[in-house]
This record gives sequence, structure tokens and C-alpha cells, in this order.
Amino acid sequence: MLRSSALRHIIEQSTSSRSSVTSRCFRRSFSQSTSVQLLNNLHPNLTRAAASAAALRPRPVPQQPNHSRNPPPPHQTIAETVADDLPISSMDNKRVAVGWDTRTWSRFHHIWLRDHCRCSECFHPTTKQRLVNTFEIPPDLQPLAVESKVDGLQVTWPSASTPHISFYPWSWLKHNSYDPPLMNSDQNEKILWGSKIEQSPPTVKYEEVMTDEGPGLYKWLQNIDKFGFCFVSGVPPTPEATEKLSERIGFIRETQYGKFWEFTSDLSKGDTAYTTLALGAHTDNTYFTDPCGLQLFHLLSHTDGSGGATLLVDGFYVASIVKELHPEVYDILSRVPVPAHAAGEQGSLYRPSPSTGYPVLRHDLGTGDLMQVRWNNDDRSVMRRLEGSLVESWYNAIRTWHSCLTSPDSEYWVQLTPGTAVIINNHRVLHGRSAFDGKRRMCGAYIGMDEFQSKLAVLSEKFSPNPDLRVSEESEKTRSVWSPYL
Ligand SMILES: C[N+](C)(C)CCCC[C@H](N)C(=O)O
Ligand SMILES: O=C(O)CCC(=O)C(=O)O
Repeated sequence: MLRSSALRHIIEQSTSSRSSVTSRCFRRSFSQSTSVQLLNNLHPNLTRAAASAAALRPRPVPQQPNHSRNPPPPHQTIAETVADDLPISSMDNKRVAVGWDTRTWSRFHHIWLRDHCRCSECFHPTTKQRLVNTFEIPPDLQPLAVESKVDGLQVTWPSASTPHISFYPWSWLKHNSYDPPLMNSDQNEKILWGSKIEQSPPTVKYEEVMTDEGPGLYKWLQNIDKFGFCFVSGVPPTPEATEKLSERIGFIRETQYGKFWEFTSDLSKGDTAYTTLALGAHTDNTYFTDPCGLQLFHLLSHTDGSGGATLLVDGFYVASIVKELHPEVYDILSRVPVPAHAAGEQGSLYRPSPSTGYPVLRHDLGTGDLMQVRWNNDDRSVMRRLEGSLVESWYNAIRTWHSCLTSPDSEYWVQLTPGTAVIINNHRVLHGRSAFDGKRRMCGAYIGMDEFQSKLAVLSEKFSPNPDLRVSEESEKTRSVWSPYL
């Protein structure tokens, strides 16, 4: 074991002579390594010197990594990467540092790396479940060695028997870097829209969507994720075809209204949707703890009457305007819980848990991103938990919210016709309809948000334009343990 004084001497030597320092590798025992080892608190100049020296270092032949227990990530063959492109790795008594370039470093705690080992002993290769016992990992665990390999970081851990070797692909480390985060959030790009979306609303063709789980289905789900809704044209105007279309995404979510629903103005269910009344912009299921994620509508027929136009409003677009122009309103809508109920059926009485309900605007607690809009003023219950001091400002807030929702700039009115279905992200896009008369038959279904996100993730693994997200090749029978979604 080399003493730190000797190492420090080497570091001083290399700093002064700017000798080429192989900084890709860090070992406790100096004997096996020809490279200079980097100690804890690296001298900043050394890091740069090491990195620049490494960049100038002659190109050794790439080593064949030992993947006996960790299959290389499917999208990474053993590239002809020469050592210079390898990230620098070093460690102190708590963490491993990976230098992507001289200015970009990630730090991974030893306990974190050991806990996230993906070898077949630590992580079930088929079920993708953790096998390592997190709670037997010593809190002060330190590697015996840390080494930059051609396609990833190799860490050797002490263990009662033979040392345990973990391997982490560079792409996986970069995707999961937490100190600092290097990848933007899992959220895909969202395109906010107002009434002008009418000029080119997102649309896919039924044929595209229905062919094998291919690009067409992916395009549909991408549109829903990006815009919060998407039309499907060319749908046979039957409940059967519409049900099959819905099930392309995932299983239909059954509620008190049934599984796949067909409805008309006959009050067959205790809800104003089953009347000819106009319905203001709302999201469905505010009376559920977990409102459905998607809602699909397909107008089957409308005879002997008119009206019944469909209203769509991008709740994220409206929220962005409220946040900008009325921050105090945005704050109230994000804080004050709103109770709701569905009580029109004798046999059921739905209220969310807790029955005080949830605020109109829900945010990702980590990123602060707006994640959900919950708004249905018709289904709102008694505001029995509103602080007296907040009553007037709450009503002012929802008045402002309502006026922004119903602004001509926000509202997108479209007359649905048989053959064109529309699917809506019920956590983002509000919908409604104008009053109507005559005989109007509408059908559709609810799909859970988790089913939607799951199908989108599975298709992204195959078709995402982002190579970090596209992690399964046709040949892959099972999902890679390196999937960025785990
Ligand atoms: C969609 N379908 C016609 C089946 C039911 C409609 C229920 C609407 C309810 N007021 C809500 O906002 O959730
Ligand atoms: O009938 C319609 O067009 C929409 C009904 C509605 O808003 C709903 O079912 O939630």
C-alpha cells in the first residue's frame, strides 16, 4: 500500500513537471498500476494538468472490458474509443468523482454506487429488482479500486470473500448523475398552446396507430405527451373500433360509468354529461384520489339537432399565463385543496382521499414543474375547510382562473365528427362542450396515467430519437438492466 506522502510527492512531481499523468485509474495498491494515483483533495491544477495530460497521452490499445457478469448496454458495442476519450475517475473516502471533461465532474457516493450495482448477484437480470441487501452495505464502505474502462467505470469493492466487481456504463452514470444532475428531467418537451392550435392540431391516422406496435403508435403517444391531446382520423365510427383504438395504449380504466362507455342525453347515469347541457372547461374525476390520465372521445352520431361542439383548453398554457400575470392567484390555486364528489348514482358516492381534496395545480415536489390541473367547478363540494381569511381571495383566485380559462385566446372549439376521435391528457387539458339538441351519441374510455406513461416508455425504448432513451434493439428479448427508466 503506497503511503500518502509518497503519493503526494508523485503528485507534486507531476504537477511541476506536467508529466503525462494517467489519471484514468485509481488503485489502493500501487503495485498493479503504472498510473499515478490521485489522492483525495486533488490539487485543482493537477486535475487540469491530469486531464490535459491525459488528453495528450499516447493512445493505448483499448482494453477488452470484463463483462462476464454485466452485459454491455445493448446500444454500446465495444467502440473503438481510445483512452483519451475516457472520463477521468478518482475517489476520496466518501465518493468517486468522474471527470467528463476538465470542467464537468460528477460525484457518486460509494454507498450509492454499491447500492446501484447492476450485476446479476445485486440486481435480478429479468425482473429488474434489487437483490443486494442495501442495509448490509457498510455506511463507510470504500472501493479497493476505481478504474476507467473503455465503456464504463469499474469499481472493486472489499468483501468477506473475493472482491466484488461492479461496472457502470458511462452513459448510465451520466444519465443518473445527481451531483450535479446532468440530464434534464424525465419530462419530455411540452408545447403549450392556445386557440391558434386550431390551425394545425396534432393528428395521426388510425391506420398508423393500429399497425403493430410501431412508429405510428409512438407518434400518437408522443403527440399526447407533447400537446396534451391528439386527434385520430379515419376511425371507423363504431364503438368496437373505438374501444380497440383505446386499448392500443393500455387497458381501459373501469369506473362507475362502466368500462368502455357510450353515452347520450338520457340521464342513464347521474351526471350532466348525460344531458344536453353545456359543460364548462373541466378535467374529469376530480372526485377520485387518482383522476384518470387519458380520456378518449369519439362522436358516433348527431342527428336532428345541432350544437355539442367540443371545447379544449391547455391548462398548462393558462397556468403559465396566471403564473406570469397573477402570481398570488397561482399560489392560492397551488395551495388550497378543493373537495369534489360524484354523487349522482344511488349506488356510489365518490370523494377523493383525503376528502378535503387537492389543489387545482399540482407540482413535482423535486423540480417544481406543474404536473397536473384538477378543475371541475360543477363537481366541487362545499368549501368547508377554507380558512375564513382566505375566502375572498380564494374566490378572486378562481374568478381569475376562470376568466383565463374562458379567454378567446385559450379556448379551442372544434366540432367533432364521426370518424375522428380525440384523446386528451386529463391531467393537463380541460375539455367541455356547448349545449346541443337532437340525438347525440358519444363513446370513449378512460385510461390510467400510469398505463399511458408505461406504453410511452416502452415505445421510447424502441423509437426514441434520443439514444440515451432508446435502449432496446429488436434483438433484445429482455429489457436492459441499464434502461434509463429504472
Ligand atoms: C365520460 N363519461 C361520460 C363516462 C362520464 C363523465 C363524467 C363527468 C364527471 N362530471 C367528471 O367530471 O368526471
Ligand atoms: O359530451 C361531450 O362532448 C363531453 C362530455 C364530458 O365533458 C365528459 O364526459 O366529461
